[in-house]
Amino acid sequence: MTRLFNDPAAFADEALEGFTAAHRRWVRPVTGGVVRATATPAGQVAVVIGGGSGHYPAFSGLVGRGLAHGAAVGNVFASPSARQIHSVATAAHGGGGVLLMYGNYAGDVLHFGQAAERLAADGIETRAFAVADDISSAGPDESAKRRGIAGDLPVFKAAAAAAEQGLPLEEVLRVAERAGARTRSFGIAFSGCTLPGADHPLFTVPEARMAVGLGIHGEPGIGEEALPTADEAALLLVETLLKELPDDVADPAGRRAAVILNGLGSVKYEELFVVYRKVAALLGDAGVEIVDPEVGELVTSFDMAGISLTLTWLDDRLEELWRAPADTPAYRKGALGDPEPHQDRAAATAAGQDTAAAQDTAVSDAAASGTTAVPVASDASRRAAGTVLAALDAVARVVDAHAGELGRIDAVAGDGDHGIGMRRGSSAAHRAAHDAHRLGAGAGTVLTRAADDWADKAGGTSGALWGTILRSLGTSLGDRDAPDAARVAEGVTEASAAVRRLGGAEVGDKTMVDVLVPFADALATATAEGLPLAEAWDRAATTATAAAAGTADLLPRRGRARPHAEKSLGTPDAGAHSLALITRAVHGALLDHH
Ligand SMILES: Nc1ncnc2c1ncn2[C@@H]1O[C@H](COP(=O)(O)OP(=O)(O)O)[C@@H](O)[C@H]1O
Ligand SMILES: O=C(COP(=O)(O)O)[C@@H](O)CO
Repeated sequence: MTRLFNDPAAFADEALEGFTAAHRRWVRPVTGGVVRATATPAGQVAVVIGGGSGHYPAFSGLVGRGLAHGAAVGNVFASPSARQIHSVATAAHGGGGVLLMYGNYAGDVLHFGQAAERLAADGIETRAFAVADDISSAGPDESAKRRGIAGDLPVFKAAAAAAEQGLPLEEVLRVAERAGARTRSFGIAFSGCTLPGADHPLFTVPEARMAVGLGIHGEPGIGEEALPTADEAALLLVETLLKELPDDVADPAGRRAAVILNGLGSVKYEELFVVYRKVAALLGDAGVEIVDPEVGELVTSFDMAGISLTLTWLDDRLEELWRAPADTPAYRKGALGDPEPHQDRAAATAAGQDTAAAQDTAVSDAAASGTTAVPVASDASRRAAGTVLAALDAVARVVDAHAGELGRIDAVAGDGDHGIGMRRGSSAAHRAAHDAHRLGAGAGTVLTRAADDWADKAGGTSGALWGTILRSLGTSLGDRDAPDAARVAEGVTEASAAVRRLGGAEVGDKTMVDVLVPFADALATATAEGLPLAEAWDRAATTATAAAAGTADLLPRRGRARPHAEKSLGTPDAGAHSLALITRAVHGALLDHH
């Protein structure tokens, strides 16, 4: 149970505020997250990590010398937005390029990917690497689909230590790849976490049972077994990982490994030590030499009761990097020597960065308060912008009314945050649209401003996808002509194509694409028949509602729900359902505006 919070929607921001207040020796706040209190040494690759809140010390607690140069901090269980990541990476950049590192989750992959493109467009050489260590989330033949759990730490650390040694970006990336390929994790859970403001956990495990194969977002396990003793738990974790050796480790005997026994949030350190005692013995029996083990909370999931074991199979180079010193709020090791090797330059750069951060904040504040000038628009487009605003108001209202239901659907096989994310995104989009409309924006600009704020404030998979939908529509409608029904249908078709390009999902994968594609097709057909927009939209919204219901019969092939495919049978996809609700609500707004 998360007991101490104010407004649940402000939890992640308030936690970050307190964290930075408590750790000024290591970090300073910038828009979107934190960077080291000391400047990145000139020419050094900046390792910028990030992910959702609720996993402390991942990710902000791992910022400091010897580890990350910055962390982008998203909302509870939602990836940070591309704008946040871009801002943190810009502040952390020391002239040597940026390596973005994160867990392999759909939302993170989308937002970090977009941030990488924006950084590259700014002339900052950028690479991205997703950690995928959780062997329970996909089989060895699909290892690229695995999600990142406590293996984040050794992989981040290897890359960051290589950066600290002054290696160039491509080589730091290669180190990350090698550490990633040699890191495996597996976990068990006894109860799910309860998000701030929620009154029940994301999943429960029956008394005297345990879930096998945990996730760090309250995803239920992939199997269930009788509650083990500590020694039996250790045996299960060790045996499972020893069956999953990397390709170039034929036999564990004589090998050296970094070992992490991670607590997910509410398992006592003493319990962890009891388990670790047996883990160490079993690895010893198998001939594995343990190097600098860590026993404690390194990647958590609020108050989840669970543990995971991570092994990184070391070679000489990886061992040197694993043993290298680090000094961060939550992870310290060895001695770093002179704490401020570039004190004067660092101070000057930090001051410059503070100014940049202040300007950055001012720009986003200006955008947020609606004072940024809008491009010139025709009268017809400005009138259409009124309809767009009414539609976005209807979207925010319907999402707000159904947020609880969307969260419950998402919790069946996902992380339960779909309602929260959609609410944050749609309300921010409506505010941005309102401000742009007040300044006389055309329909296209109202939509693109709404798109940016949806993606920025929601983060997560749906934030990136809804940002893309609104941006595509905005680009299609533009600020010049009055958008007729055919133009709107074209915009929706373009949005559907853009979502498939970005997320890679196709019809049948059990995602919002299962609704977006038939909706776009039905709208195109109805407008081609000459129906006016509201009537055409009505027909397409009916198609969308049926398509969303139909996703209940599908097995997920993408995203968070995929490892829990069977559990999700009989429940529609959360993103498909929210899209159908939205299309119906927009129809109401179209009717009112005609
Ligand atoms: N690759 C993808 N392409 C299109 N839609 C996707 C994809 N992956 C997930 N989704 C949609 O996103 C929804 C989840 O959104 P959200 O709650 O933001 O996810 P998360 O918490 O996993 O980031 C899913 O229900 C699904 O409809
Ligand atoms: O908390 C996380 C959420 O990922 P999404 O895909 O946005 O749900 C993740 O950032 C942890 O690494």
